[in-house]
Amino acid sequence: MAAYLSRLHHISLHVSNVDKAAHELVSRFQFNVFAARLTDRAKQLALRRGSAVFLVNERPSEAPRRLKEPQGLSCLYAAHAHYPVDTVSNVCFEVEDVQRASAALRERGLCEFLQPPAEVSDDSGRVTFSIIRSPVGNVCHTLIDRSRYQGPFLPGFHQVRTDSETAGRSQCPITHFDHITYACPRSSTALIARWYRDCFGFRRFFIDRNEDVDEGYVLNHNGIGLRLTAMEYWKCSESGITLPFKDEQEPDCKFVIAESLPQQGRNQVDTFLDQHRGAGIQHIGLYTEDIVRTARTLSLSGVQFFSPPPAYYTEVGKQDEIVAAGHDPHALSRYGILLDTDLHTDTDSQRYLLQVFTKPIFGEDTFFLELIERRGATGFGEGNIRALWRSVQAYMENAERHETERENKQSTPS
Ligand SMILES: O=C(O)C(=O)Cc1ccc(O)cc1
Ligand SMILES: [Fe+2]
Repeated sequence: MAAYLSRLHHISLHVSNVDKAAHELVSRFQFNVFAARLTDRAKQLALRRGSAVFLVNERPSEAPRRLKEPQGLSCLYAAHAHYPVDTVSNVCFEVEDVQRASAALRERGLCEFLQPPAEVSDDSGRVTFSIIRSPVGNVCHTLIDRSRYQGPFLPGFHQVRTDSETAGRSQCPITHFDHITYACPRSSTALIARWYRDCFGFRRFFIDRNEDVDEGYVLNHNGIGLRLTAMEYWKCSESGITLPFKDEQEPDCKFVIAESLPQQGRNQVDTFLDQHRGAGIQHIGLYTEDIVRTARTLSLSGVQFFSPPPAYYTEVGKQDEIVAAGHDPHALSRYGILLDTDLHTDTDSQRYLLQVFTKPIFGEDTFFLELIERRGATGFGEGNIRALWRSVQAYMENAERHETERENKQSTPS
């Protein structure tokens, strides 16, 4: 490993309209704007819910005219990226020493730097940061050391006072980013997993106990063609001590690489790659302490969720499983929430996982969010992956059918 990551700091969105994207996150997803940076050339808003922080950046509608413009100045902490569609393209990590981490990455020739280590300061202190490109499409990583900074977010940003950070917490108990899922081209998983291992010491997280080390978790029948490979990073300090996971410590965020397999026809990963014009962040799992309540609150605010086929809730055994987990099948079916039970043979205890996907957030069928509540289960349940996949697939196929019909109508002379 070349660089030690202390924690995930924030995730950056690059969008054509910051106000629209921020409004969506505030009015629908109950995030609070807490810091802003508005200049002639940049518009950046930081939003928070629990420890989940999004930085929304206005992307330039065309490539910057002055090619020699210093990187990171117009769009601080996020490379001034010109990208054709709205996208989530930077996962920022805190490190203890940016110079040392960057030098180690550079020395090993592991990555391209979009921004070499730089320092930014204001009245509340200073930070150092650098930006590197990942092997996943347009995804970059900002490495930042904010240990000498006391302000609310980062230098250059002013605080925005909202009602209260805790307002609405009981109705929407989202606490942190649970996982980030990448949509990647075929046969790219091994290279990506190796890069994260060599750069940051990410370790493999096995989704299934029978999962093959090289193959990953493969679903390749009944219309599902998906290869999933999950990774997690270990909280390390530069002294080399790996901190064991403790309750009071923030849980870390897993990374999932999703690759489509050709045998089952076109699918949602292919759709993402087409509409996003390349690999990237397909979805982010937001952890909630109460998924039913959160889904109800978000739904009342206008968030739309994917639902599995209605038969899901009446399948033999599913109702009993839901009731045994202490949930009401009607409440789950109302918002399309899925439940997976994992019987733990060692302890004979049952562990649950509840998940639901939102519909795409931007104009294209690309990025979406997920709500996830874990009751003891730490992975991704097979039953849920299948049902989530199907719930998205039905929607995508419908959208593509409408698009073809529209095109056919337009090309048919009347
Ligand atoms: O189960 C999850 O939350 C995943 O993240 C797995 C997954 C990845 C990609 C898909 O298109 C559907 C499901
Ligand atoms: Fe997910």
